[in-house]
Amino acid sequence: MIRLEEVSKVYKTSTRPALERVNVEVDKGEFVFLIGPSGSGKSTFLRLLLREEVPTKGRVMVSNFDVAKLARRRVPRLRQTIGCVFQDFRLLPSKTVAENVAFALEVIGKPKLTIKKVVPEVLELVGLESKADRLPNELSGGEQQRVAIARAFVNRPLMLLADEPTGNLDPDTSQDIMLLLERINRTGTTVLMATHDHSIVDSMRRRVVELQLGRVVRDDDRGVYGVGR
Ligand SMILES: Nc1ncnc2c1ncn2[C@@H]1O[C@H](COP(=O)(O)OP(=O)(O)OP(=O)(O)O)[C@@H](O)[C@H]1O
Repeated sequence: MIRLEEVSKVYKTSTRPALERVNVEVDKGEFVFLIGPSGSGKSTFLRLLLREEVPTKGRVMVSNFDVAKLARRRVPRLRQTIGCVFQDFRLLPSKTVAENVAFALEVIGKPKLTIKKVVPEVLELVGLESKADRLPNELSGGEQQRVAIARAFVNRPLMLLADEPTGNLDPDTSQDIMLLLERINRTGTTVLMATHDHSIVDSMRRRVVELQLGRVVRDDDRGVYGVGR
């Protein structure tokens, strides 16, 4: 599903590599935490999968795409297989909950009838069917993140990338969001989540890939945030 082979990334304006000789393989249906201190390369890792950056060396494979070699016109096809969720939700403020989710399908040209059918289904999945007509600023942070997850998932992507999705949420709301991500994972969707949240990583006991200064320093099957805790 995801394979990084000897991947290094050096940004033009930077002296040290953001990623250095990274080898990671993630199978279909896995749930993986990507952890490490600020600046260790987590976001760079995710950006390489989306072809927002290309590696300086090495190869990035996402499903059957050799990401760095992909022709520019095929990049949208790659991105349609990947749903993204961010710390700051990134909803469109003037669109309702349902319109935010529908928009993700409109931009890829899905028929109106399909959109009408699947938007309520995915809003039900995230528990927001009663708030379909609200605007984002009428929702709590946790609800806004649910909308963002619904939007990321509505096209049934092969994988979900989440960059600090609980970073702006309190612990209880964060747990709810994790339950939702687990539910999405159980549908067969691969989930890769970058996080600093110790308690979430420790409570879930999923695979943990740890980066430090751009290198993979740990890859545990059922890991915790800190080693030996
Ligand atoms: N566009 C860029 N240009 C130059 N250097 C960059 C760029 N993006 C990231 N870097 C550098 O690459 C390194 C890794 O950054 P990255 O954002 O991937 O880390 P991170 O682990 O996601 O950090 P955080 O947890 O703070 O988001 C850092 O040294 C950062 O300064």
